[in-house]
Amino acid sequence: MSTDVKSDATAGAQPSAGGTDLVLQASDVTLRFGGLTCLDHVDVNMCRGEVLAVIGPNGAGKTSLFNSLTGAYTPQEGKIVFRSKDGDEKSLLGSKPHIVNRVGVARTFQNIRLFGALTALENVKIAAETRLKAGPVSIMLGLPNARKAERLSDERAHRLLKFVGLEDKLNEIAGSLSYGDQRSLEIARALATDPQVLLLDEPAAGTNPTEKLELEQLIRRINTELGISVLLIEHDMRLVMSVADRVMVLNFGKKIAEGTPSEVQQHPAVIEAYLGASAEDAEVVQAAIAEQHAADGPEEPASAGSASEEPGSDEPASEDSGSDDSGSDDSASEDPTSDEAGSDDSASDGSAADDADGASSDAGSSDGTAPGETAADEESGK
Ligand SMILES: Nc1ncnc2c1ncn2[C@@H]1O[C@H](COP(=O)(O)OP(=O)(O)OP(=O)(O)O)[C@@H](O)[C@H]1O
Repeated sequence: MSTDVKSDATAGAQPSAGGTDLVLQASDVTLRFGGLTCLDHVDVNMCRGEVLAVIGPNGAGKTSLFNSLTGAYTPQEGKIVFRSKDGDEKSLLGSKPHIVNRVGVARTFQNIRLFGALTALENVKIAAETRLKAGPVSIMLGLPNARKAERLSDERAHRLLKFVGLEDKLNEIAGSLSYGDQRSLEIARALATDPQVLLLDEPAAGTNPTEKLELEQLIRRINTELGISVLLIEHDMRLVMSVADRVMVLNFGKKIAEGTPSEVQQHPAVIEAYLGASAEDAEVVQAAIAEQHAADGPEEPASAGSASEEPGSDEPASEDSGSDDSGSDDSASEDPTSDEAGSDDSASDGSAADDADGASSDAGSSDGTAPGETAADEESGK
C-alpha cells in the first residue's frame, strides 16, 4: 500500500504506543445534563501513535466523551489539551468542532453522516477541500491557485478512497453503498481533513463479519502507515481486543479501568460491569482475550491508569448491538446543502452542549462530517 496519503500533518509521525508523548490529554472532565452526571472526572491520556479504545456498557458515557473531546459538548469542568507533533498545545475545551478539526482531530459518528446523493469521490473531495489554501474569491474566479487546489483535493480524494478500499466505487452514489462501504467512506472523509488524531465511534456497528475484518485491517493501517493516533469506541470486543494498544473502560460516566486489553479484561470492576449486564457479554470479553493470547502470545506490559471500582451496570454491551443506530443511516439521502449543525443542542441543562459544528456553513466539511443529521442525532452527537 502506498503511503502517499500521508499529509503534511501526518508524514513523519512515529507510532509510539505506550510512550509518554501525549497527543490528547483530558483531565477531570465532568459533563452534566441537569441532574445527570454523564461524565464524572474522566481523564484521557492518549499517547501519540497509539490505538486507544473506549469501552463500556450502553449509556456509560462513551459518545459523550467523544462529543466533549471534539467540541460538540462543553463539559462544565476539566481540561482538554491537544498537542500537535510540532509541540503546539491547544485547549479544546469549549472549542467549536470545526476548530477542533482544524487543529488535527477528526471523528466519525455512530450515525453515518454522508452526502447521500453525492458520489463517494465528491463526499471525500468536500472534506478534503477544507484544507484548500485557495480562498473563495480565487475559487469563484477560477484563478490558478484555485485550480491547483482543486486538482490536489481531487488527487487526495482518489488516494484516500483507494486507501480505504473504495477505489472501484469512486463514482457510486454514497447512499447506495453497502453499510460497510459507507462506514469506510466516512473514515475516508475524516482522513481527508488531515487529522493527527482520529476518533471512531462504533465503526463496526452494522457491518458483517467480512467487513469487520477489513475494518480491523484499516484501523491498523491508519495507525501504522499514516501514523495517526486512533481513539476507538466499539462494542465489538474482538475488534477492540485485536486492534487496541490500550483500553479504557467507562461505566456510569466514570473511568473504572485502563490498561492493556488483557489487563482490562481481568480487572474485577470490568468483569463486574459486564457480568452485571450479561454473563454472555462477559464470556465474549473473556473469550476474546483467550483468543488473542493464543494468537499473539504474552501481552506487552503497558501503563495502567486508574482503576477505581464501580458497581456493575444493568445494561449489556453486546457485540454490535450497542449501536442503537445500526443500520439506520438516516443520512443517506440528506440534502448536502443543509447546515450540519441543526445546532439545536437542547441538552437538558442548556449549558453542556454546544452547537455541534460550530455553525460551519460548509456543511460539515469542517469537521470531516456531513450535514443533515436529525435534531435527535445532533442532541446526542451520535
Ligand atoms: N444531549 C444529552 N442530553 C441529555 N442526556 C444526554 C445527552 N447526551 C447523552 N446523554 C446521556 O448521557 C448518558 C451517556 O450517554 P452516551 O451516549 O454518552 O453513552 P454511550 O456509552 O455512548 O452509550 P451507547 O454505547 O449506548 O452509545 C446517557 O444516560 C445519555 O442519555
